[in-house]
Amino acid sequence: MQEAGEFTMKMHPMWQGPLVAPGGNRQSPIDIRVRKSVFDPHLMPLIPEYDPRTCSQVWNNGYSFLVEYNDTTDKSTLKGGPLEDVFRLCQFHFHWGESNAWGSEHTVDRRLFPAELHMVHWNSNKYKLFEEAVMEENGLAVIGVFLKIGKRHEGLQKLVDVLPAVRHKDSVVEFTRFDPACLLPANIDDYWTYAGSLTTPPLTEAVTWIIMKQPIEVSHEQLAVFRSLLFTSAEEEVQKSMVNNFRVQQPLKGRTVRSSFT
Ligand SMILES: COc1cccc(CN2CCc3cc(OS(N)(=O)=O)c(OC)cc3C2)c1
Ligand SMILES: [Zn+2]
Repeated sequence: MQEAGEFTMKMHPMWQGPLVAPGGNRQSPIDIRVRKSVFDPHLMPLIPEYDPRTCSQVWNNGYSFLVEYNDTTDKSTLKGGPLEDVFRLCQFHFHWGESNAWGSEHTVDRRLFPAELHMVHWNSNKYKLFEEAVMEENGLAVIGVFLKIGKRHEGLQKLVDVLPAVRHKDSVVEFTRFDPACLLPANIDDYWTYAGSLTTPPLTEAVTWIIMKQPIEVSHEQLAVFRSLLFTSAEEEVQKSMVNNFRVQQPLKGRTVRSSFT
């Protein structure tokens, strides 16, 4: 397994941007040093409650593919864990590499995974819209789940099957009745949590990160379909494979990573 920093690779321009947002003291992603994380006995179990009927579409936004949820009501929410409010699911997406040796944004004691799932939620107790919450320090909660190569993930296959329909940037396809809970690992009680930021523009320091200790397994073939997507729109002359769509690790700057387990 490669370690972060041991390789160089061509990166999509947007990830060659500011390594640290100007003045950023809580940027993401980070390396999670297990032995430096602090067990917090007050961390509660996470309570994800998702209604598959709020799933609406899959969209290639030129950085990743986003599975979007109707977030006009509290039908699909996350609460508990380190959270004091109710957070509404708005989308999930992934980050991955050109090879199985790297691709995740977070690492665990420098261990890289081939890909990472992010489930993005916003604080609907305090804000009316995602656009508002994305600018506030308690505005967002993102669940991170590491992907490792193994057996085929039957729940993920329904999503993999529609990806060819969103091969190009700005393409959209209707996608309904998908329960994102099927992408969570069996054990969601063991996680790390820390205060961080979005890892793509607007890079705002609005995120309570909740990183699952247990990865999920997907097949090599399923990840290969992720890599068949393109950063570029159908009109562009030069087509660029959508790979290595992850941000480089950011300085911890004295932050504490808490764990829900010993
Ligand atoms: C709906 O209101 C919006 C306001 C600003 C930006 C956006 C779009 N953005 C939201 C945050 C986000 C966050 C993303 O990644 S991440 N790793 O969660 O920071 C992301 O990865 C492809 C895409 C997006 C899409 C929506
Ligand atoms: Zn992400």
